[in-house]
Amino acid sequence: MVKLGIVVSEFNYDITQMMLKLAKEHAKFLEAEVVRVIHVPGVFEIPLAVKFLLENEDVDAVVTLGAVIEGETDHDQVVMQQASRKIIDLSLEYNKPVALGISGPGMSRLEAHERVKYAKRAVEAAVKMCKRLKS
Ligand SMILES: Nc1c(NC[C@H](O)[C@H](O)[C@H](O)CO)[nH]c(=O)[nH]c1=O
Ligand SMILES: CC(=O)[C@@H](O)COP(=O)(O)O
Repeated sequence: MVKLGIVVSEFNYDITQMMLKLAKEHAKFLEAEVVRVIHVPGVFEIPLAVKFLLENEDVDAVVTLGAVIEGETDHDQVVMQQASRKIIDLSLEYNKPVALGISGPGMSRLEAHERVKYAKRAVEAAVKMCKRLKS
């Protein structure tokens, strides 16, 4: 059974909690086990929590969940680009899948609601990668 860790941003809580619910439901459907969920203040804090989970031998893969919504500046681009790059770096460093379930940047709140399904896609990717890399 694939054992998943989930890191979820609390920023835009109304959206990210729906993402977490969908992620847990899809993990159950795929017969994967969610062994740990870590809540972080925002997407920018996700990489450190991902590293913490990847160091856990009981975690086969990590799913990241969040929504980066545009503001008046390009700050959303900074948050997303830096976090997503470190997520990839950590996956390669620990040789474990880390799936991107973070929507945005450059996104409105309505568009964020329309992309809650990114959570399902991320769980699917994490489980597929675990099975294919093991085989
Ligand atoms: N604007 C969004 C943020 N910003 C907060 C940062 O992620 C971080 O928590 C803060 O800068 C403190 O270090 N986070 C999101 O998850 N989504 C956003 O739209
Ligand atoms: C992406 C964010 O952190 C967002 O809250 C930034 O808003 P702003 O660009 O108006 O400072």
